[in-house]
Amino acid sequence: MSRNIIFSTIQRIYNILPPSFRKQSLWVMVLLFLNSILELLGLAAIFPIITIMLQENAVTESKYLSMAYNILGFTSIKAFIVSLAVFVLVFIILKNIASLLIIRKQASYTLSLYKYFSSHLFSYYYRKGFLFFKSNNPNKITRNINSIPSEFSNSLVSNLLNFINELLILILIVIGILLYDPLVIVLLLVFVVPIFGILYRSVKNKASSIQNELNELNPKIGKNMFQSIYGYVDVQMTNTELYFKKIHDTYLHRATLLKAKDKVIQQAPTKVIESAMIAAIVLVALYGTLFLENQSHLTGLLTIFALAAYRVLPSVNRLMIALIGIKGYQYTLEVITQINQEEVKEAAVPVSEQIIPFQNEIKISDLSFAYDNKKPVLQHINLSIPIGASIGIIGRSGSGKSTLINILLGFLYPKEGYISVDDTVVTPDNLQSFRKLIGYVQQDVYVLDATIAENVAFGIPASEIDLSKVEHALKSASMLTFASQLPNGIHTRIGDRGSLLSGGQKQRIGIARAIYSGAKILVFDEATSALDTQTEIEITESIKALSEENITMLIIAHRYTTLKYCNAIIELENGLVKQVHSYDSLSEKALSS
Ligand SMILES: Nc1ncnc2c1ncn2[C@@H]1O[C@H](COP(=O)(O)OP(=O)(O)OP(=O)(O)O)[C@@H](O)[C@H]1O
Repeated sequence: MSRNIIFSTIQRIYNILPPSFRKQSLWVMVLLFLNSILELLGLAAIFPIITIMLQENAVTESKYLSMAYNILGFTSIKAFIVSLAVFVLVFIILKNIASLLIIRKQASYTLSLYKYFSSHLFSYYYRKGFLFFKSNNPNKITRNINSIPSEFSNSLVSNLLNFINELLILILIVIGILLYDPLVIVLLLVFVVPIFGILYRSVKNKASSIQNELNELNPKIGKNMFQSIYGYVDVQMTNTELYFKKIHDTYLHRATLLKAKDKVIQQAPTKVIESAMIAAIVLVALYGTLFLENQSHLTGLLTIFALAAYRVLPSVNRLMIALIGIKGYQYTLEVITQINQEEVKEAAVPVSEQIIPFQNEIKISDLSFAYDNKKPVLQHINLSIPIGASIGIIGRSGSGKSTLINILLGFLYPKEGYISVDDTVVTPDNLQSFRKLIGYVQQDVYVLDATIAENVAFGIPASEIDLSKVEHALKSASMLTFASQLPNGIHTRIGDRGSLLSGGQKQRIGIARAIYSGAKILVFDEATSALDTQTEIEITESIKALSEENITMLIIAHRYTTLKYCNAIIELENGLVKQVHSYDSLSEKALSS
């Protein structure tokens, strides 16, 4: 019953472990076993000491103690008892120190497994690409990156180690009892094995279905909370707080029910096995009382049985708990194994250090694209963007503007055609170098909960930020005056998701970020309506300043005025270039239609 799951789990874990961890696992097993032996010895060492202290003639009566007494050359029983007590005390202290060291080794082993897989998954998901992120629940992704590896190492692997360790201990105990009185083992086998089997069969599937459902439920709870917190304003304005709260409560209700069941399943083995042991003692005692004439042997047997049960019970119990854990956390293995297999296929995403020279133009050549539903979104686009030019892109909603930009940024790969910089065609191999040329300012700039300087120098440790470069970037983005007036200047924190900034200010942080990174091409997705007229003028002016700095601009425009300094304006319709306008030939009506 349990054999298959134990062997298959060991096999599957072994397959996904890197070689260094495989070796370590053996060491951890040996240490754990050593620890258990020490624990048993520690327990065993106390009894003779107590016996001797209570009964001095025990030294002379016991074969082993009198042997030790004579070999060690003691002449006084008291001195022998004191020395023995000191010896046991030192042994117990050393055993406990060793035990702590082993616990530390085991913890650092399982935690390093967690670290390894979590870090592995972080890179793996980053490689999954833009469309994957767009279409998958971020809570599930974060759970797969963090909680699954944590549960894998702290619950599955730990339980497996505990299981193997406990099994070895149990075998030792059983051998001990077997040597003492084989009949006790027969009694134990008759009562424990069937109970263990029935119990395991009845809870194993429940345990795993509970854990599987909790694993599905947790990202949903996260998603609903995330949506209602970040959508606070919309939730309030649409009066839908109760709707989100109800979903939250329904999920919580289910999760608490499952967790309560899980607790019962965790505790059930202790209670059932304990009851079985007592039932065994009572049944045998009753049998003796009712049917046997001479009960003295039976009383002795029952005492030993009770003592054996007392030793075996916790061990069997831990074995069962570990087994339930192994079954319950199988899903972590599913996730990690699947990811590991896929990763082998996808591992070869090369990072090129090649620097792409850009002196003449960016060219979009005969570019076509369709999403998975195959409906063409861009068809045979041809465009030349000379260095230093500012090009506007307009078109109705759904005409393909964002898709074109996402291809240009390398988030989507064209089905046909290509993008080139001077004579270099952009491919997945040189994408990293190409991106070094580009700065992207989104409609809703992603702002870190950090200072203005850290936001401008995005992803650079605070101590390594070039502050004069930050100031230059802020100046070019018409943001320096505002920033210098803040209490801590450019070192002022701007709140979670830039809550202390206006929409326009966030966009200018985005522009400054692109300038700081040394971008030669700025792709600017103009905010639709968040900006007031004054801010809009300022942004348009910073766009002008940037084009004067010879920065090539590509602007997805929703407003007429933003296009004022554009050299050409491309109008997209149904994925085709419908027309190329100049600013003067374009009326505000054409843009808004
Ligand atoms: N991930 C996707 N999967 C399938 N179809 C998509 C996906 N993203 C966009 N589309 C479709 O591609 C077409 C072009 O969308 P795109 O976002 O490029 O338009 P847009 O011009 O940027 O629109 P807007 O101005 O509203 O942002 C639309 O028909 C859209 O439904």
